[in-house]
Amino acid sequence: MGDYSKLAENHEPEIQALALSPETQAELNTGSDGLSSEEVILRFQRDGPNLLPEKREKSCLWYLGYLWGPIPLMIWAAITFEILRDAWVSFFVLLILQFINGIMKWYQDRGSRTSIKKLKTSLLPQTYVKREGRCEQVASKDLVIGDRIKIKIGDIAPADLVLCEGSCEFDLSSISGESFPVKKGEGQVVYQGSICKKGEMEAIVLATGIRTFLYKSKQKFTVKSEKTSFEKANFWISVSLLIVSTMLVGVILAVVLVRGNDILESLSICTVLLVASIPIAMQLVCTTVLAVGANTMASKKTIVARLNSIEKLAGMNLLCVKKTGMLTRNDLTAQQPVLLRRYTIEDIFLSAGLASKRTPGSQDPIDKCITEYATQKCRINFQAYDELEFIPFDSKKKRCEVLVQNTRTGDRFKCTKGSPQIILAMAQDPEIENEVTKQVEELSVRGYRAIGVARTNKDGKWSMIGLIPLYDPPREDAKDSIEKAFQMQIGIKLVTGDQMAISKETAKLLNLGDKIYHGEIVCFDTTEEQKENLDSVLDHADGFAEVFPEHKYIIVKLLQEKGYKVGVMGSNVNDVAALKKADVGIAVYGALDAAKSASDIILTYPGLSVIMAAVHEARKTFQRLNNYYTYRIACTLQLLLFFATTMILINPSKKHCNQGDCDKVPNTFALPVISLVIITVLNDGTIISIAYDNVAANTKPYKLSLSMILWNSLILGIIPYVSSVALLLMAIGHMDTNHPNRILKFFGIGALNYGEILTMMYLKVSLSDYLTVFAARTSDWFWSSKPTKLLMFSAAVAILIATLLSVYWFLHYFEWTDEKSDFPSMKPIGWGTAGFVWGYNIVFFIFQDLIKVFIHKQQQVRSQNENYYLSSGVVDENFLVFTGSVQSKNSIVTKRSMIAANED
Ligand SMILES: Nc1ncnc2c1ncn2[C@@H]1O[C@H](COP(=O)(O)OP(=O)(O)OP(=O)(O)O)[C@@H](O)[C@H]1O
Repeated sequence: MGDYSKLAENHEPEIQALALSPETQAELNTGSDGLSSEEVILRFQRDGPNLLPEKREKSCLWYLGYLWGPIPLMIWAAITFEILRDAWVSFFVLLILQFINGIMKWYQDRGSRTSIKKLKTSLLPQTYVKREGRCEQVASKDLVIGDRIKIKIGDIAPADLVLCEGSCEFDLSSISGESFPVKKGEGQVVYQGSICKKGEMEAIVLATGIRTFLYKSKQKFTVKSEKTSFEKANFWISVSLLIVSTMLVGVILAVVLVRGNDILESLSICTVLLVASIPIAMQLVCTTVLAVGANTMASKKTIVARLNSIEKLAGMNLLCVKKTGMLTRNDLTAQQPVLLRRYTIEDIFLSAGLASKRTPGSQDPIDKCITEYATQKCRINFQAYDELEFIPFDSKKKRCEVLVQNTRTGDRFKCTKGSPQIILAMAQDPEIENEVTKQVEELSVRGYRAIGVARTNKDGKWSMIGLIPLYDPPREDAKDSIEKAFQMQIGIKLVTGDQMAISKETAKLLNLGDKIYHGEIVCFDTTEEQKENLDSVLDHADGFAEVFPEHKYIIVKLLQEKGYKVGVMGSNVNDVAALKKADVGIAVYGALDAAKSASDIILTYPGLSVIMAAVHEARKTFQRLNNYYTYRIACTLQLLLFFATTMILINPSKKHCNQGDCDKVPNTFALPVISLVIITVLNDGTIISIAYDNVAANTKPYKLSLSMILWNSLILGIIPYVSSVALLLMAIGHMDTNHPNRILKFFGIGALNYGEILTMMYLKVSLSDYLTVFAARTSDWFWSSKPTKLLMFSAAVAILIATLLSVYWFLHYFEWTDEKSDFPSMKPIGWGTAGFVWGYNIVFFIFQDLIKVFIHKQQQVRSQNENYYLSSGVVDENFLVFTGSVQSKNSIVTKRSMIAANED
């Protein structure tokens, strides 16, 4: 294939510079009908799909990777300690823990990889290709060298291309860094990834997949990669817990060793304690939670371009909505036109039809309804005109234009159709200004948007023919969705390129408010006073109409400066800047590839309800993450604090004992390694099921508060910790049959030997660990939201196994090394004591939930004053007039529309 190093050197992408082999050159000589099916198959078989290869791991090695890393290494260390001290039961359980952990990580990782792959697949672009004379849409990955494709405004070059006849402007910023669009024409090369900013033409595929310049020069598309607050939180939580755990465990180890305990056993228990406390799987669990959320959103017609976009969506508190397709159906019907001077209905539909795309598939809804009306109702024959040059619709000009020649008379003239204020400005005819302005207003009151139509006369001067009213009914879901957005504390501002009058009518109709301003108001910010006014307009406005792409960008920027988290909807190449600038760029249904690639969220269905459903799901996803953080930190806290307190401060040998294994009562209270390992194994299942849990979405935009998470975790962790220490103290006192603990005696618990105390504490710690998940998953009472079956099941399994183990503790039958150990082994406690531990746990669980609800209510009262959507300020009418943003009563023409009208 081509020698790209030459291209990179001289930066002059001429095809000659490629030094193509004669065979490749021959393959590029595709005729006007495109390749034949046989050729396509042959070339595809030879070159493979037009994709950049992905790194593939060997599955066996891949799994082994899960048994490696900081935590697996710690487990391997603990396993080694257990071998050295002949503790074979703990050894086997640790080994099982290692493999279960590995399998779970693999399973989670596979799940999130599959979801990400699915997302990527759903984002694969499509291209119009000509094969055997037929134009068809194919996945860009199926393109082969020599394919004749169509490239138009908003498309991203799907492969390296040689351009055919005509010219287009391309944005090469992702390839060469050039910031201004570059005009390219016949015979020139355009690399994969370049964005077509203007025009439409055919091109031949020059290189695909690994043969493209993009791949060879090892460049990648630039992706927004700033860290989200959750990624930062992940990092800080992990690091903080790591530091706290390591320090506490270090202190514990030192104290235990100073007291003369067995080194290996102490090392082993401290290592396992560290394994249980550090949330190394945090990143993985978060990815799984996000991937599950992304999958659910995809099933609800919203594709998330990057997983971290979910966080942005959950935190969005202001949404700039488009009118067409979001608030209205974009299902247009043309109506009886308004004619100026002596023009006829045929004149207006002939010019409008000529200035429209007429090939089915390439038309937008405006072109479609106008050509249908022209051919079906006015019987216009477009064959009588040759199209010499067509300039497609462009939001910067807000119109399209055509140069045609009458095949019979040879007369040449231009036709244009577009926004009425632009067409009126082009006509430069003061006599019709009042009339057109009045008609546009009247049509909008009746619910019609107007399209202006003009043609050139013999002198080449533009003459406005009239207005075509288009009926675009509001979407059924629009009103409810707006209402829902307000309930979800998301401010809605209409930001539309459409005409002011109809935008106002639509906004009013949908209860969006009637304070709609011209987009150009935002370009006016010189003096402090004017800035203040502008500030007020921004808060107070229900929308902006007649906006041009640059206005969209400035509106987003100014709103962000005021502290809003702004979502912006876009569909075409001119929206790219605003989409990239927004906190959440949303490509609407049918958006062009350029807009999609600049967005965080891609809608695959029209209407506002889709995005509202996506926000709802995004907030649920973040509630899950919040719950996970809270639960995970609470678990670490209760375990660490319990072990630190009991191992450092409690000396059971000082208590009087006359029951059972008194000679073995140690000077340090520590749960055996095996019990800690079992707690950790069983906890894994509960943790993973949080990713799939049922949660209630927040009624407010999500705002990550680490302090709130830590505070909640502290409450949830401290109560089980205190209750565990209290139970331990009661149990140790109960070793003395002469002076048993009064509370335990009251509940009919007989004197306990030390092995039974260990088991009792194992059950206590396990149960409060597993029960805490039910308190952590809601901010209201634990019964206020039903957990998923998966969560119930995993928690039930963990609880049941812990209970059965405690009642029967059959593992001690295998503990043949019991005699060697300094620490006595656990003993079965029977149903009576287990029942008491259960009751004790339930009482404290309810207490834990009560305190949690109380604290949440306090937090709610405090945050009630936080207003996410401000609506204040008074706008000075003089300011509006002064800035030229209030048009004169007699004309819809504004300063910006004059500029657009005179643009080439
Ligand atoms: N194919 C077309 N031919 C002529 N005029 C068009 C065409 N498409 C759109 N327009 C005009 O441009 C205006 C919309 O401009 P633009 O597409 O830039 O706005 P937008 O922000 O995408 O608008 P919306 O909020 O309605 O989606 C329409 O009101 C219409 O007057």
